[in-house]
Amino acid sequence: MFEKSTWIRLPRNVVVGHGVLDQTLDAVDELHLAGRPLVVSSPTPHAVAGERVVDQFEDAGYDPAEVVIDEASFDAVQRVIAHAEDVDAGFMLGVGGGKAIDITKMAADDLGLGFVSVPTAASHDGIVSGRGSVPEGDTRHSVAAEPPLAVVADTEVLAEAPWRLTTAGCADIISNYTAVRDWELAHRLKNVPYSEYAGALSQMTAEMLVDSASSIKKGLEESSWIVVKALVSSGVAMSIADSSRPASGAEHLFSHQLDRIAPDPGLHGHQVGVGAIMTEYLHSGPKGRWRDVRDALGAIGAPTTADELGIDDETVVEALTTAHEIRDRYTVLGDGMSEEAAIEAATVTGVV
Ligand SMILES: NC(=O)C1=CN([C@@H]2O[C@H](COP(=O)(O)OP(=O)(O)OC[C@H]3O[C@@H](n4cnc5c(N)ncnc54)[C@H](OP(=O)(O)O)[C@@H]3O)[C@@H](O)[C@H]2O)C=CC1
Ligand SMILES: O=C(CO)COP(=O)(O)O
Ligand SMILES: [Zn+2]
Repeated sequence: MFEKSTWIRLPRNVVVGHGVLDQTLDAVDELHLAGRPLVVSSPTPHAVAGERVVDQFEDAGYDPAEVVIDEASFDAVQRVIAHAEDVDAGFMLGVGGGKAIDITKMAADDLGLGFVSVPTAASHDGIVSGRGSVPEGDTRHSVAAEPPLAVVADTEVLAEAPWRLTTAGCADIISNYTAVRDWELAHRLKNVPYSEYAGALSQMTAEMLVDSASSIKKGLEESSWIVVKALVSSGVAMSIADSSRPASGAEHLFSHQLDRIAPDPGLHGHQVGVGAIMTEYLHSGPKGRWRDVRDALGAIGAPTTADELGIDDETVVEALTTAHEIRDRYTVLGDGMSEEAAIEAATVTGVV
């Protein structure tokens, strides 16, 4: 008897466009959620958009509560859970970058509350995913979390955010190329479950973004539109896979390790982009497609070298040789790179 089953949890409303932040209330009303909204954000997103969202709910007689977090950590999740219980929240809105959205979806999952994602930056593909990514000591957890019931992505807000946040989002998408390669490798070598649909969607998303690279320009609101659609699509791939595998391979392990060891870590997307240049080299060799990855990143103005990331050469090599320890996820890094091989990969690709 055929006994397999699968649950794919996707948002019901994805609202993208100029000024749609002011439709957050409508997007929520349409979901028939009950009770008091809790708006979770971090400092800048709170000022940029969080207060406007709170005002909308206040004007509609909802009695909204709000909380501002400043880090992505399990402690922050616990603080938000405690606050939500104190104010007797009925549902939650995460307003911000990856940090605020991850914390909100994890707290909502714990409390069994509905969650609405309101990105203020097109900087990461966790906008739609049902995954949370949080460091703890020497490891980085990718945990199941509440996927959003709705996403409200205002391209006016996204376009006004610093441009580097948008290039970080592009790089997070471009890194899907190597993430899918790692996933396929793990499937072949370790029998890790693989979804053809999620793999194909993730790869197609990266290809479409690269094909649109010439339309992604600073000062053009249309760029935010292109990037946010790609971020949504990549998040959907993660939801189909019920794993971050379609969008997170060795290049993400490299970035998570940089977050631990670099004195001043860069943006998530920028780090995974530089990681992807080197892991593409590891997959396909000196004549392989690592130049295409580098050129695609360069075309949208994302960093392609350690210097541009603001880290020194030794840190790159240390992150490469220890990245496999971040979590139990088989990738092209295998059971770890030797220092010589890491120096070679970083040098040939021009990262150092
Ligand atoms: N769950 C998932 O599937 C995924 C999760 N992630 C996670 O997301 C995080 C990375 O996301 P990222 O957005 O780069 O990180 P942050 O949320 O830290 O945002 C980056 C910076 O941008 C600022 N910011 C956000 N919006 C605006 C705006 N409109 N104007 C000005 N500044 C703004 C933030 O301000 P402030 O400092 O005030 O917050 C912060 O300084 C990582 O923790 C990563 O692991 C990434 C991809 C997928
Ligand atoms: O950043 C992600 C996808 O872009 C997912 O994060 P993890 O590497 O923590 O699973
Ligand atoms: Zn990522």
